[in-house]
Amino acid sequence: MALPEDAARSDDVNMRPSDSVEPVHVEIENAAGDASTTGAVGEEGPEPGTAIVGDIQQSEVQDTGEPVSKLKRKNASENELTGPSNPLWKTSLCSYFRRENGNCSHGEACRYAHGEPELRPRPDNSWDPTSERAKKLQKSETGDKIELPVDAREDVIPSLGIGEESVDAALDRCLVHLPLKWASDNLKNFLDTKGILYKTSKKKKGMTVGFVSFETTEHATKATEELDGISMGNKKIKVANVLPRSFQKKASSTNVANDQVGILISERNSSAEDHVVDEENHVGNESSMRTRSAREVVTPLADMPYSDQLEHKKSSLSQILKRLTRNARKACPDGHSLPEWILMSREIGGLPCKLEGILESPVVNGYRNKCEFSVGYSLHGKRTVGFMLGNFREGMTAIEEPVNCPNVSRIACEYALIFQKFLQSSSLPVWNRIDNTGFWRQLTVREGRSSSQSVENDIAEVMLIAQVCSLGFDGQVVESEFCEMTKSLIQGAHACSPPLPLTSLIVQDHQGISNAAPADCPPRPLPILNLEGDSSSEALHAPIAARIHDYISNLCFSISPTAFFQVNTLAAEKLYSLAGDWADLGPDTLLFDVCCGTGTIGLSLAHRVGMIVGIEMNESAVLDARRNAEINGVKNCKFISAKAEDVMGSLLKEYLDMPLQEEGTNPEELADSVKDNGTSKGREVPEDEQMVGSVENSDEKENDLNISKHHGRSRTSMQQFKDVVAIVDPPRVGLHPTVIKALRTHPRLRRLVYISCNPESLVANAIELCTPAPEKAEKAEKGKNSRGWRKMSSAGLARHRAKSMPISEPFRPVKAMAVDLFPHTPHCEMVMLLERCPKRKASTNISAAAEAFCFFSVKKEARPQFASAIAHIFRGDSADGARVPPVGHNAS
Ligand SMILES: C[S@@+](CC[C@H](N)C(=O)[O-])C[C@H]1O[C@@H](n2cnc3c(N)ncnc32)[C@H](O)[C@@H]1O
Repeated sequence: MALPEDAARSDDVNMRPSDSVEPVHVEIENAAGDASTTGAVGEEGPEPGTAIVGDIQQSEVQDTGEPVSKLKRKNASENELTGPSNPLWKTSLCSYFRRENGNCSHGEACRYAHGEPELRPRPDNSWDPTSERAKKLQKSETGDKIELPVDAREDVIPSLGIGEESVDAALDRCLVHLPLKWASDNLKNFLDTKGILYKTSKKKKGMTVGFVSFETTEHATKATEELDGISMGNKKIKVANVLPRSFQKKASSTNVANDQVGILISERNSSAEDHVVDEENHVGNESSMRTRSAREVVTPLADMPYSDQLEHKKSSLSQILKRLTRNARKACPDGHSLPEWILMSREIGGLPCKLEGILESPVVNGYRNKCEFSVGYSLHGKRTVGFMLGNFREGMTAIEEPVNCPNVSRIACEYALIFQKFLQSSSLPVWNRIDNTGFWRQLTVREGRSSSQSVENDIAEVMLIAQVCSLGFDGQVVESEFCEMTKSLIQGAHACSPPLPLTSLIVQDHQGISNAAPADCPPRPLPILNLEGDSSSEALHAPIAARIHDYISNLCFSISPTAFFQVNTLAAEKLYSLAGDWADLGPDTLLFDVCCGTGTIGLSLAHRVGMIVGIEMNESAVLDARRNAEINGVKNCKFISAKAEDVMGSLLKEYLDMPLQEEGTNPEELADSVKDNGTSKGREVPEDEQMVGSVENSDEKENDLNISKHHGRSRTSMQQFKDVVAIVDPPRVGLHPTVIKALRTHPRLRRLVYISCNPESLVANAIELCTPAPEKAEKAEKGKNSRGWRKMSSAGLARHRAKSMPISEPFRPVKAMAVDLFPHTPHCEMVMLLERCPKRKASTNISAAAEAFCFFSVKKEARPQFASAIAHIFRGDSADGARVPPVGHNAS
């Protein structure tokens, strides 16, 4: 779920409804971690953080070294200061109040709720997980009934016969607790081996629910008896009835289209009595499982004042950052003294470094320059373009229009509505996420500004990307639909006041099942009519360059359809400038821009460094980066098209380990001399792809070229690159372990600026970068316990990996700062400066010397222990981490 890059990508957003990272309530019942775990909510998805609640609380004590009671008092009084304006005010239950039978010394000033009645919902509309409300909600979510998406109707429709008079939900069953990895075939095989007589069966990978329909009630009843309670792994299969929802019943009786049907699943058996109960529960259940609006799902903080949103994010981030300290402390090898930054963390509340604050977004509303809208059905069965209302894995695929989402721009909103209107009359079906069938999948709206001086709503270019799946559809019908779509979009854009720009229209034929099309899924530009709305074929003109343009730090960036570009351009400018300042650049700096996208960071800092080496795996983004260098006259750069994990080590070696060059050697030649593993994968840019977009004649462009002329700096020699810095800006999952290892173990890389859209992965990567290496690296155990690893938190995995880090100086976190690129959502960018700890360098040398000494004088088995002991004596600390006077010290 991408990232915040994709925070307005409805599928992603909806895959993570609990995305909001709640601050950990620092109430600790006991050190064993069986506390009232109020508020420790991490991120779902690749790095679940929820599982380590107890761990968090336990470590909290270790981090600060303060007694729990003192810690609680301190935090409570901090909270008191903020009072009811604190967005988290009374959103967690007070464990003092609960445990001491209503006695909490903070009285009404306590930031925590004294009992359920006082409890407020959290900013993301969730409740304190220990509260009765949350438990009830959870029960209703996993309990009696599960509301299924409108799209799921297509799974059961063949059996329900909806649209005809023959709706008979009694002939349908849903099976719960099936293995996630099962597809329909596995379910069919299973039913066959059990000798079940059925009509149809459906199961989608990734869901635990499957559907079966039967010819007769006897078959259905018999199957229920046979299957209900069968063990499946450590769970038992439950067989549930499928009940029509109230509006569905109406739909079936009036013989309306299939589109207008949703279903409810009850885990009860279908006696007449139960049906009555189900109907009652249905009402209660629907109200307790209130469907969230698109605004609540996509922009859960929208109803909070912006200043409170910033406070909320800052406090969430500081809680996540503390995990770095805790985990690095845990991962610190036995007998190794704790690094200074961990010892110092006590003075800053357990943070690994100072969190310097949060920079606000210059634009708070309608800031997104890219929105990805899902196509599907609304709760009322209407074809809709917008955002999904819930979690696909929980079965929610209903879509709502984006009209109330404040992060979406006016233009994007208008286009979603225009496209929706077109779809309502299209003869081709919309995409069904349950069985992965249909034609229309998604609409992406990308916007470009006309100059660096443009204000946020001064949009000059709009690129529309309609994602479809043409598999199994007649080519002629498809082409004629594209033609109709083009006309509708152009006429719709023209009818708006003021008319909307439309500079490129693209279709992307994505036949895979994942939401995100692979980067190489070919975009096909369609001819565009002129905006006068003339739909005659003469008015069609050839597709213009399928790209948009935007400006960062006075540089023009040309962006191809699938290339990443930060969605909030003005805030991104702040982010890059902060990263550049912290990187402490100079003419002697060689800057590695890792995961460089279209070259934004490197190119905007090029005038401050000797040379830039950018690494990026999306080939069209690399082509963009090279083109952008050309447009802006930046010469001191090289962009490598490859996965960073494939080339980072060799690039560092080739740039930094090569013998110093003669003064006056051209860095570009040096760059060319680097055997670019990437170029074997990447390719040179063909002439036609190098064509610069329509900015050629603009005055701003002229200015930009003048401004950037000095980027073609005089040539410096490799010898001058005394300073080597990396700025990494990876996707949500963070850096690949191989990249971390390469950066960590290259001694000439002294400074690293980590930009992250996911603080969880930043913390995980920083654990590996900053934890002292063991005297002897453990060998990674391949394959062993891989099941256990899958369940590990990202921080746990990072601790594990840190054990096999070769001896190398660790980095130390120096400072961190958040930059809010995503107002109204829980997401935020974070910048952290990491530097080598000079002391550790000496210490590593001592360790190496001690090892060498032992090699000659001590038996093999005893060497590690001896080496460690000797190193400790020389370093002036004891094996248990306490400082001891160094050998030769006067006091000794
Ligand atoms: C968060 S974006 C940052 C892009 C760029 N720094 C910017 O700000 O515009 C992450 C980029 O990393 C790229 N990427 C993802 N995995 C990668 C990998 N393994 N190696 C190199 N680049 C990768 C993506 O294609 C994307 O362009």
